[in-house]
Order: sequence, then C-alpha cells, then structure tokens
Amino acid sequence: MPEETKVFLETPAIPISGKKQANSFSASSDSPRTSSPTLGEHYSYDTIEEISNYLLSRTHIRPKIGIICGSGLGHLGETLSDATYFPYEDIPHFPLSTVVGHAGRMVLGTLNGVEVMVMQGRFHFYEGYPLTKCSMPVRVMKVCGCTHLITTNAAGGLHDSYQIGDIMIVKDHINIMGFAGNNPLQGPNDPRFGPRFPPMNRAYDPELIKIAENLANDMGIKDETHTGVYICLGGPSYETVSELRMWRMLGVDAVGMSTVHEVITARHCDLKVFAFSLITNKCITDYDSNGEANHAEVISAGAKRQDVLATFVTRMVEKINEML
Ligand SMILES: O=P(O)(O)O[C@H]1O[C@H](CO)[C@@H](O)[C@H]1O
Ligand SMILES: Nc1nc2[nH]cnc2c(=O)[nH]1
Repeated sequence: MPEETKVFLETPAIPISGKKQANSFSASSDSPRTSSPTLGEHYSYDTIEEISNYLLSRTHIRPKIGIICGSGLGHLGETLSDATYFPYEDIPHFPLSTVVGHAGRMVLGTLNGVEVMVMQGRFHFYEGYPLTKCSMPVRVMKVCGCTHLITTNAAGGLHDSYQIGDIMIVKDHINIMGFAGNNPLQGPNDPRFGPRFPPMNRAYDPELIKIAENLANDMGIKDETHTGVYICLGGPSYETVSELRMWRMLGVDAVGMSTVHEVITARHCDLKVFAFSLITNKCITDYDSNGEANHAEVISAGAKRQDVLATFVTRMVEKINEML
C-alpha cells in the first residue's frame, strides 16, 4: 500500500442515525431490503451530492474515470498511488458489501498519473438491495466529475470457445431482469441525472471496444480475449443446465449477476462505458456433468489473473485519458 495512503476511520461529518439509508420515498429500516424488492429506496440528487462532497472533501483527487472491480478483481485498488481509502461503512448513505471477494472500499487515487475512483466491491440484487441502490455509486461517480465508467465482473463462460481466465469485452447485454419489470431507473426520474427514457443501443462505447481489442493485441493476449454478450441474472443460485442452454440459444456468451444495472445507470447520466468479464468458470451445459459452479473457483480464477487484469485496466485508463 503506498505510503501516503490514508484510511478515513473517523465518524462521518454528516450525522447518520443507525445504519445509513438513503433519502427515501418509502420507509427505511435497518434491513437492506425495503418494503418493495424492486422499487425500494430512491437516492435524491441532494443525497448523491452529499456523498460526493464527503469523498471529494477528503482528497485532492478529482477523478475523471470510475472503475468497479468485480468478484476477486479488487486487487487493482491496491495499485493506486496517492490513494485515499473509504470503507463503505464510513461513507454516508452507502450500503455494505456482503460478498466474499468484495472488500467494500472506495478508493480515490491515481493510476499511472490518471485520477480515478475505484470501487473495491459492488452491490448485487441478491444481497437484498434494490437495483437503484446497487447502482447508486455510479451516480456518485458522475457527480464527482467522472466522464467514463470501466466496470468489470466475474462471469461464467457460455460460449464454447471461452476458457477460464479469458477476458470477454462486453459489446452488449440482455437486461432480462428489466424484462421482468426490474430496472434501476424505475421510479421517479430526476432530469438532472438524465432523461426518462434513455436509449441503450451503443451502451458499450464502440470506440472503447476497438481500443480494448487493439490493446489485447499489443499485450499479447489476443487469443484469450473475446468480444461478446453478457447477461445479468438475479442470483444467488447459479443456473440450471436448461437455463444455460436457453441463454446460449439467445446469443448470450457470458453469464453473471451484476454490471447491467450499473451500465444502464451510467448511460442514463451520459457516462461513456467500457466493461469486461473475466471468465472464471465454464458454464455447465451437459446434463451428465458432475461439475458444479461455485464461488471459490470464481475467486481463485480472479486471483490468478489479477496482474494481467490490472495492466489491462491501467492501460485502458491511459488510453481514455488521452481522449479527454
Ligand atoms: O459480477 P461480480 O460481482 O464480479 O461477481 C460474480 O460472481 C459472483 C458469483 O460467483 C456473483 O456476484 C457474480 O455477479
Ligand atoms: N450467474 C452466474 N454468475 C457467475 N459469476 C461467475 N460465474 C458465474 C456463473 O456461472 N453464473
């Protein structure tokens, strides 16, 4: 950890009663789940500003790029210089990270001289948080000054040619949870964030996809890098064989439980998005297989590839910075 690293453990400047809860249109409680599992709570613009001010008033970093680290990929947050670490429990209104492999800290610092903010750990629907809450930090990134989001995840490889440890650059997603009426933008729309009905074609910036493909080539990892379609399922149970076969038929290449709601929220507030999956396991699509998906292998695949992924992200950050 860099010498200048500081960990803010003091009581937040803004008084908070009990566990932090967002400004709410519905009753809040100490449970992450409110009365409506889908609508849940809504964070007002003022609340997002309050969170952003909390972070910015404790560091001189003014980030332009926000980064979300997926399961087992949080190591990147340790590679920042001039870093200030904010445990989620200290940030006003922030939920807590409850999943193994998600450290639960926001880090503001520099990656090769570029000012960034990094989430070491994200929030998932299966943790009991509504999607508005899961993707709230993306709006914090926007209000902190970010113009770009890089979001990463661990995912099961559904495409036959994908191997454990491969990278899949996300070119598109299927928002199946949205089909079922669960979208992070549900509820009142504040136009200061974005329009009521945002488009989602070109959600994954085509120019950044090209840059990443070229970068994989330069790094000598072209054969282990693919470009494909991601789906976010609710989890936490992994998929049945029949479910996986269905998604494959529908054009899905990698399966996970995150990212899509973050990307929708980011596009709504006009952040440019780059996303990739680390393929941490091969999806089991054979009824006779004795294999079983498990989170330990997900974490272990992340640990094995952490250095390559940190380089990949750092170089993407440099490329984006050249475009700013
Ligand atoms: O998407 P991330 O957070 O990287 O993690 C993925 O891995 C976990 C399951 O093993 C789930 O949380 C799934 O979403
Ligand atoms: N849904 C889902 N999420 C994952 N995250 C990592 N691997 C998997 C998987 O196989 N399925």
